[in-house]
Amino acid sequence: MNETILKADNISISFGGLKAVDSVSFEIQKGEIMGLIGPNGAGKTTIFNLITQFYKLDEGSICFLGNDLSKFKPHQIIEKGVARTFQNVELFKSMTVLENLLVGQHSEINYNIFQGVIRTKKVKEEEQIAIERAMEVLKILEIEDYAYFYAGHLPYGVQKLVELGRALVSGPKLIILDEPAAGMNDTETKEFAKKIRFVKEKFGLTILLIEHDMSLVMSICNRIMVLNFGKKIAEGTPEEISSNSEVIKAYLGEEV
Ligand SMILES: Nc1ncnc2c1ncn2[C@@H]1O[C@H](COP(=O)(O)OP(=O)(O)OP(=O)(O)O)[C@@H](O)[C@H]1O
Repeated sequence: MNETILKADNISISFGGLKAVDSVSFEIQKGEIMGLIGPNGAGKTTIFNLITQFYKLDEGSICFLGNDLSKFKPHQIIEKGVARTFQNVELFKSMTVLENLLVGQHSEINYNIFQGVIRTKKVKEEEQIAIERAMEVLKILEIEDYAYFYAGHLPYGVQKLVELGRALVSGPKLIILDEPAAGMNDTETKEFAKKIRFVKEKFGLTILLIEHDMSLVMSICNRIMVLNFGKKIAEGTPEEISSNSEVIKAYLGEEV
């Protein structure tokens, strides 16, 4: 049975005179991989920024597992169970891979500042658990050998996986990925697709994915939503979307 995990109802936002997202509604079902596609400037990343509250809605609502997300600040969204990666990798480049994942667990570690200063036994135990959890995620992503490497020194494809790992260690229910395969070659993209499917099952995740690589979108998404000029123009299975005339028209002149 379908269970709605996120529901966006008539959401809109404008920048100056430009309606970047225009009365868009959609639902994401628990356990699915939903693709969000559309030509450049269609409003995809803006939708991510609205979900994560980097931008505030002009109109409409976004409800995640019964929570009205507009009541929360961006740093609280991760505590509610929504984690994201960014279009351009945003890691702490002068920190190690492991340290980057420990930052990702910030919301999971429960101690106050005074305990932190005197480093009680409880603090040390919680830190140890956090390290073990981070190492487990690195192992699952098959990048544990890089744990003590500086993130900024790693190949781009590996950095993308580290960013995914950082999102995973926060224990999300919904993970939103902004162009995860950008900059990857064909082989890396295929490997990445396998990993996405694997971690989805392993962690019981739901995924919302922006991606320009159509072979990746078509191979891993259960459903796809298409935006053009801020409006939703189509939604359906990969087969339905690839034969939808309005979608083909929107992409004319663009590489599909
Ligand atoms: N903070 C902002 N201020 C002004 N305009 C913005 C802002 N954020 C987004 N926009 C505009 O909103 C529109 C949608 O942008 P958005 O980044 O969501 O598109 P996109 O579909 O993610 O595109 P791409 O595939 O190129 O990343 C664009 O015209 C963009 O310039």
